[in-house]
Amino acid sequence: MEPEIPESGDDDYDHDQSDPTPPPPQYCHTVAELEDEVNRVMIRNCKVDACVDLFLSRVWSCGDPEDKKTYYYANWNSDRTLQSVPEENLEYMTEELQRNLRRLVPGYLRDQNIDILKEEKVRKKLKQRWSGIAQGTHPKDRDIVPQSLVHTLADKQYRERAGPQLTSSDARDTSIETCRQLRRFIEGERAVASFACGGTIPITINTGLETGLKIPDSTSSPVSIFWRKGDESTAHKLVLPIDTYAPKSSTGTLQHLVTDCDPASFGRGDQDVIDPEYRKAGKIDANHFATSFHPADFGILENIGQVLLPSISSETDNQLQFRKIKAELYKLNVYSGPSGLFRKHVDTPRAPSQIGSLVVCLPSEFTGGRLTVEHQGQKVEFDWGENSSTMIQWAAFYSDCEHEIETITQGDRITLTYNLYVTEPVGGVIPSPTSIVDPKTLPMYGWVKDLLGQDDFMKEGGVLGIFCSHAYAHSSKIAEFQLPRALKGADLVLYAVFKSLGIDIEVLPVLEHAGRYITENPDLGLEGKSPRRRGYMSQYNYYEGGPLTNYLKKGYKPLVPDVSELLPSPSSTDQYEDIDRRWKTLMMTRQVRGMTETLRDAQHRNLPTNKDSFYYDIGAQIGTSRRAYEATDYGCEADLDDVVREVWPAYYLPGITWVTEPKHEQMAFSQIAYGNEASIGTRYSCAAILAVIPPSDQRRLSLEQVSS
Ligand SMILES: O=C(O)CCC(=O)C(=O)O
Ligand SMILES: [Fe+2]
Repeated sequence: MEPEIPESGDDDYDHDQSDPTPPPPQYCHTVAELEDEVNRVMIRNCKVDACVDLFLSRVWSCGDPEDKKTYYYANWNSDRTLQSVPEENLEYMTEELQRNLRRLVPGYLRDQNIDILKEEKVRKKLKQRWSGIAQGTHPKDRDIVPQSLVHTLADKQYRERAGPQLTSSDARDTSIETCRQLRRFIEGERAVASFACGGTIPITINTGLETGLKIPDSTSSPVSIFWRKGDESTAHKLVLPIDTYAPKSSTGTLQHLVTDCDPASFGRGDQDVIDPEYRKAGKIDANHFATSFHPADFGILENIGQVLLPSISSETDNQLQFRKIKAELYKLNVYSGPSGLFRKHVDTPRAPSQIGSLVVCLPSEFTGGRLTVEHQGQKVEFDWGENSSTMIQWAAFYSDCEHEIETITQGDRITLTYNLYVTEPVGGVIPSPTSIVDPKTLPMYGWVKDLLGQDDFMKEGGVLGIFCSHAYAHSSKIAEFQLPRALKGADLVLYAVFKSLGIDIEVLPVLEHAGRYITENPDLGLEGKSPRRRGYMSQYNYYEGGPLTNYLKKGYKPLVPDVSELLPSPSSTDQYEDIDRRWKTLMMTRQVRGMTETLRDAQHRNLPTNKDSFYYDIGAQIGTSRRAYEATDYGCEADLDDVVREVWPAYYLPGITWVTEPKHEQMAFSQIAYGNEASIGTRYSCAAILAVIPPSDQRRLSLEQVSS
């Protein structure tokens, strides 16, 4: 028999030592087994804890209010603490506990007839869970995190833990592409999210006395126009909308205005030309007319400023407070049926500080005449025909947007056009973001609506996380009031659009941990870290030899994972009573220490791992409210991680789909420690917009309601 000759491939391997791939180590368990075991233990523990928590919350509510204030009461002592519960209540509560445990964790209790409160493992649990219950009764502040957000993420995580991931890679690719596009809209050079906006102001006929005080208002009285033709010395007056009983407001007066107009020209090259094929309209120049309408009366200019200004200038300019938009009346135009129109064009800027145009359509009946505005492939339409006789309707857009007016088929479309400039700051009030601007007029509206209508986008529901693009005082005393009112640019647009589509949305602070806010995501190009601290932070703090490695490498059982739980205690017993929600929430907000690191380590050693394991997501710490910065000396020598629970109540929330990078961090809190060496440690936070996307079948219903 001939000796075997190694094949050339083996030969090559011997010589090529440049990238040696060591064989994976032989462990007692596979990584998949580790994940399964951790999931099994977590599910079981959380179910037990949810049952015990409900029992304890009932014990707490039976307690004497005076006792509860004392330190000793916060320390569990089975005999003493349970004495405060009336006997018949205790009997009912114990039965309930037993019933819940038997239902959720079959096999946990041994015998039917045993007094479960005497069982050692139950006693241990009661003691362990008591301090959390006692803490929850003095919550630091209002919890504004929508429960829908917590539930959506908890359900999502449960699905991922309970079964292998069902998401096909196709579905994942489309959602990555969607998130990339969303990121481009928000962060693109001159954000596509905010190139145009618009709104409506209904006309009310005031019969009572006018007050002198004009605060930004959302309705208008009829609008007067005064004009003169050529050198005439007297002015004519028209009141809109038409009311046939009022002489200044008749069809005849309207016709007079139309015939007094000159043909409107437009810029072609450096010439002003009149070409009815391209623009068929009448005009009156600003020095020949006056009107009772002024956009400043309605807060329109502030709103335009909030949407359009932020993305046209640098962040430093954006931090200038009270920067304002000034509107200069430019023309009155009339486009009349059956053939008035203005084809696609870009307006000629009148000064370097001009940033855009405002068109105000006065109440006068017409059909057709839709205005479309385009910018980087995105299109917004303003179709004013339908409400033309009862409303003032307006649109504002950047100077460099292409726009056109389709043919007016009937009636007269009478508009005032204004040039918009940025001016020096003077100060003023900021109306709330969605009161004047109509979200339907925002460029993102159609895109987001289509997205929510797609079945394969977040099919089972999820949460979109978008760090705010602009800086706000989110950790100051005014934060609670200021946000979302003071949102600007893309932030305002996203907030307004999602909200108007019936989506639960909130602006909340996200806490960093060693400079990291969220898991990095190379697919989206997200680093997830603070720009301030890039470079000197380590991602790994994993203890070789912990319960996870001992299970994986040495096969030690039972596996008792080391967990930390970041979940503010419920403010009412109801939330404890919904046990099935409660245990899933407990599970989500519990972090298994060292799990991410163990998986990364295994991956590094070429052991087979599930690349999509949700354990790679390090989650985010979301504050329960927008609270002011505070320095504390809680616990004197306490570690920063340990004081979070006390000074900065938060949720640990994995599974959020983050779309943008953390920005504009501010100090969240500081802990002054007086040890041998006095020190001060500070944790930072960034503001983020969190949108709860319901599962696609539920979305369809709410979208239908919005459209009708
Ligand atoms: O009336 C409009 O909707 C737009 C008018 C316009 O584009 C212009 O005057 O340049
Ligand atoms: Fe124009």
